[in-house]
Amino acid sequence: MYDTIIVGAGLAGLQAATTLSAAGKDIVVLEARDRVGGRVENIALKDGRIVEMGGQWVSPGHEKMHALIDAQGLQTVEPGDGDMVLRLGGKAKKIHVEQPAAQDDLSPFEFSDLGQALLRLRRLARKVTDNPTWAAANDRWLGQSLQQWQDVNLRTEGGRRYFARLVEKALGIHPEITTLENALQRVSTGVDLESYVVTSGGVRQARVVGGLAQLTDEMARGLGDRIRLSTPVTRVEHAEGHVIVTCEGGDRFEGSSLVLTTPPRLLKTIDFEPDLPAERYDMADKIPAGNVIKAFLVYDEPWWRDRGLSGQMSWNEGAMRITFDTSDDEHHGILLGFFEGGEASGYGKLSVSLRQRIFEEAIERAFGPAPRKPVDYVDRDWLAEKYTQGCHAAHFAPGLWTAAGPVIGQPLGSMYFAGAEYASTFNGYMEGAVRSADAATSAILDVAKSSEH
Ligand SMILES: Cc1cc2nc3c(=O)[nH]c(=O)nc-3n(C[C@H](O)[C@H](O)[C@H](O)COP(=O)(O)OP(=O)(O)OC[C@H]3O[C@@H](n4cnc5c(N)ncnc54)[C@H](O)[C@@H]3O)c2cc1C
Repeated sequence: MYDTIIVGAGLAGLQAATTLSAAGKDIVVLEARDRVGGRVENIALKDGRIVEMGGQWVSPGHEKMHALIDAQGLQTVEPGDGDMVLRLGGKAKKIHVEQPAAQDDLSPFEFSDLGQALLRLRRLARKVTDNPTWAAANDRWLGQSLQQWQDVNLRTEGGRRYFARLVEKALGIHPEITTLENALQRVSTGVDLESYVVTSGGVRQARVVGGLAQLTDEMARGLGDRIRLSTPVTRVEHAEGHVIVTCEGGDRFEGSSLVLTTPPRLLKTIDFEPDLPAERYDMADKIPAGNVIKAFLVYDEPWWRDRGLSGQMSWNEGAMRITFDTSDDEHHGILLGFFEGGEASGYGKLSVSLRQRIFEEAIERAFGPAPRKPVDYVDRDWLAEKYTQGCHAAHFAPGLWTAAGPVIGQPLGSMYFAGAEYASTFNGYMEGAVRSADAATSAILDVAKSSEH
């Protein structure tokens, strides 16, 4: 009998397993896929170069992720300079993106202006989640663009400039393109804009050279044969201090406790005995997965850089609305783009070559004609992935996180829940996955310690 059985070898499962086994606990990790990492995945292009199909950007406030990356000695890179192309209502314009944007760029007055605005935004986010009736009564006002709110609420030019950069980095979208309501929802489900400011080094996001899956691979190596791949869990029988887990094919594992790290929407794919309380399924249903196809278009050079462009665009229409330059050197030009939202489910039904064509056309509209044809294209439709069923992460309807958060994350007897969607901070992000795993393991270790006394 194991001390703890962990279901899922994504970041949350690997972190939980590493902590518990370092504490001397006998554990096993059951993973449905034939690889570890879950929503963190490297794949090789035709020429052997690596691109990241899942989680990739680590932000300044993501302290636990930075610590894990540093502990493995992995190197990070930050986005380059250049103009970003913004398109609104059919009109394109260029915005100069300067990196880095350190807080010392701001005068004390501008800095306090920014601080006040962030405080106001956080208070509003709390109001919207705590008071859905107020939110419903003010839905028109909440529907204004974040830019409009920013222009009214920040008095200084520096404060506004910095606020726009923060939003771009933290939410991945320009304030002109998103609504105040959307921004408040993201803030209330864990995006911590303040931490981007307090961390010296400005608002830069980083990615790991060679891909973040090196981290999950390394964590898995440390766990060795405690991880069982291609072992989907189908049934969990649970009682106080005793769980029995059955997998496809009939293998059974017994343990004193269980950490379940599958995304909440996959709860219904497991047969629980006794069944989970109805509100858990209710909540999981009310938290639909996001819907994103992540795509990479590869050229033999980053030609947009010669035009002073950063490779980043933000569009408020069409299939491909956000792109970034993720080229590692001057010999290859790699553009990352997302097919997002309602459209993504439609594009998932198209052929890969048609999706490539749509990506190419969007790029040409934004950056002008490419000098040569792309040399490679890959994409991943996360909605079609049996053991994920959507991404980046779940979307909470206004008010739902306040109600759902405390419910869905609560342990049920000896069964603990961890993963990006269970995190109270950085919900939906890799940092949230790691933090929620730490919360689950410290609860398990506390119980173990108190039963020793
Ligand atoms: C396209 C995309 C881009 C993203 N970009 C970013 C980013 O830039 N920055 C960021 O911070 N986050 C990003 N994210 C989110 C981030 O990847 C996730 O929040 C994080 O990786 C989730 O980790 P997790 O361990 O909670 O869940 P998962 O990684 O989903 O792990 C759950 C594991 O459970 C396994 N599993 C499922 N069902 C079963 C079963 N029945 N039996 C056994 N195992 C099972 C799955 O195979 C999986 O390995 C992105 C996600 C996607 C998809």
